Amino acid sequence: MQNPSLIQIKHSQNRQEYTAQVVVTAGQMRDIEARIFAAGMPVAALMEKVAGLIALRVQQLFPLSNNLCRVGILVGPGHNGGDALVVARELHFRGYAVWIYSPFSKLKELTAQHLQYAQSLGISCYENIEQLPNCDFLIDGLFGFGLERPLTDAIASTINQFNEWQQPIISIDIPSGLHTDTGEVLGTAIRATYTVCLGLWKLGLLQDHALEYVGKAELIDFDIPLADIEAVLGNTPRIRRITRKTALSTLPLPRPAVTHKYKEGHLLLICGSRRYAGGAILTALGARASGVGMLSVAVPESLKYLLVSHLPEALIIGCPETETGAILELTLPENTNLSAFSAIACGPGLTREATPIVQQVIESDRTLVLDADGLNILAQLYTIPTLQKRQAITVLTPHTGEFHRLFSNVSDAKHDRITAVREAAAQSGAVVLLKGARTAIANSQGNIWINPESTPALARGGSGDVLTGLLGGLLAQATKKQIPIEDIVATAAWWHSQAGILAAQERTALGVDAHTLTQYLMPSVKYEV
Ligand SMILES: NC(=O)C1=CN([C@@H]2O[C@H](COP(=O)(O)OP(=O)(O)OC[C@H]3O[C@@H](n4cnc5c(N)ncnc54)[C@H](OP(=O)(O)O)[C@@H]3O)[C@@H](O)[C@H]2O)[C@@H](O)CC1
Ligand SMILES: Nc1ncnc2c1ncn2[C@@H]1O[C@H](COP(=O)(O)OP(=O)(O)O)[C@@H](O)[C@H]1O
Ligand SMILES: [K+]
Repeated sequence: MQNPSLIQIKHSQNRQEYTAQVVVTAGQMRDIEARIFAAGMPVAALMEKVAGLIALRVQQLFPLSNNLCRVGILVGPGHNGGDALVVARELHFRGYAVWIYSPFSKLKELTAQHLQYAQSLGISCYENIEQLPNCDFLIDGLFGFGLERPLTDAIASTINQFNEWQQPIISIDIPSGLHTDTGEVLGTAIRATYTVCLGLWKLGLLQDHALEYVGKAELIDFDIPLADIEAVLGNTPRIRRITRKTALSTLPLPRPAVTHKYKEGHLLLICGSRRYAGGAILTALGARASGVGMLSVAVPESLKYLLVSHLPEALIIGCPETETGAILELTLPENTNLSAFSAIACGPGLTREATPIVQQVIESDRTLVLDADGLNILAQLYTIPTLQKRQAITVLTPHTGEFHRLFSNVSDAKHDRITAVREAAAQSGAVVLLKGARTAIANSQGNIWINPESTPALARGGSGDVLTGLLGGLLAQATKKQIPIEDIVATAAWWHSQAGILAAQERTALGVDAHTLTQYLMPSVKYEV
């Protein structure tokens, strides 16, 4: 029989991994919460449990022993405010000097009770921000996932004042003022130093425009029964965060002992022009780091020896070129057609002169990654009708500008990137990777991965080319495996970011040029697998 404690450990590890992946909207969280309450959990007991965990975490982040003992607690009218009041009470009993700022006259019943009890303990409570003394840090319990209307008037200007103060702020669940799903600022919002997200990750915390408000985000698990999560989200949640574990699980490792280079994937890259020679090198170096068995790179003839000098192991195909140095015609080695490759990645540095080449690869029956000029040309050819003719898998990797050119009729990605990428994938049938600080990937069935960790060090010319090569190489190695394509795309996005993070740690955010990035791809996973 298995040792019960081992089963427990396994269970808790699985739970941790599961909750690290799941992402919910406010509506889903409300439905999950309703099931817990309907099953008999008293609302007050859940608040007590959750806020107790928040109070413990606050004590770790701001220990009394560091003389960080003066805390201001910002209390809103709903249960986010109730959580904050329980934290206030706990910190008061632990020896912190606590001041409550509670500007609302109408509070939910449970919140009002906690306020009354806190006052009965002698904790000072103020309605005006000016009365609040200078604190070491603040806890923001103004609004959580119940906020739907924009903040205006007095509360909006108070939040602006808090933001001007220098104290660190811990936001409970979500920085007050952010929309729980879109991450948009509803009037104004708290700029948090830390956000302690409760129970399950809220979608808004993973939207690009929320990042400057969220600070360092972490999840506080309060034992929501998995059955309740699954009842609301289904067996496989539609929106998930990429984790180290999910990413590493799709890597083509271990490599079988008996294999040969063509069994480990043959990627064809089509990239570069006389004007953009570097893009071809970076794409190929990204592909090299994927471990792909064979790498062929089609470039204009005049770039051939430049590529050979950087990638002696690759087969460089020099193609006839236009007067301005773009690929004129794809000349594959004798007896080879596009179907000979496991996958094709096309676009970086091509220029728009290469339209016939892009048309040719779209017509092929191979898994195809389109990036950069490959995407601009696709947009000119009309994205949806052109892709509808494809039988094979297509992966598009636009940044926001390319995305708008490709999908001018879908929702605005600036407003809600997740909805936009989901619509784009549904309309086009492609797997779409929308680049950004929090890159999002969708397939046509509405499954979404979000890359939750990255670095602005990657906001630099050429880093997208590296991703294209890496992704192409991983796809080429996965053709015979039963891994969903979007999972491999997610792995590429995660790996690319992890390399950026490692490089930035060692070299600062200024030291991560795209060539350096390619050299950090291997070290960023080598101790993991
Ligand atoms: N789910 C869980 O499992 C758990 C949830 N928990 C906690 O509950 C939180 C959700 O609580 P919640 O539903 O009470 O909503 P919350 O975010 O506090 O605010 C809504 C209040 O704001 C008001 N209001 C709205 N807009 C406004 C405006 N512009 N200006 C002024 N007022 C405005 C609105 O008033 P009304 O719309 O009625 O006028 C309402 O009173 C959640 O984030 C977490 O912290 C934990 O305790 C336990 C586990
Ligand atoms: N602020 C940021 N934080 C994290 N990653 C970023 C940020 N800005 C850009 N990136 C990443 O850098 C890459 C840039 O790609 P792209 O815009 O195509 O650049 P290029 O065409 O110059 O190669 C993408 O993978 C994107 O997700
Ligand atoms: K909050």
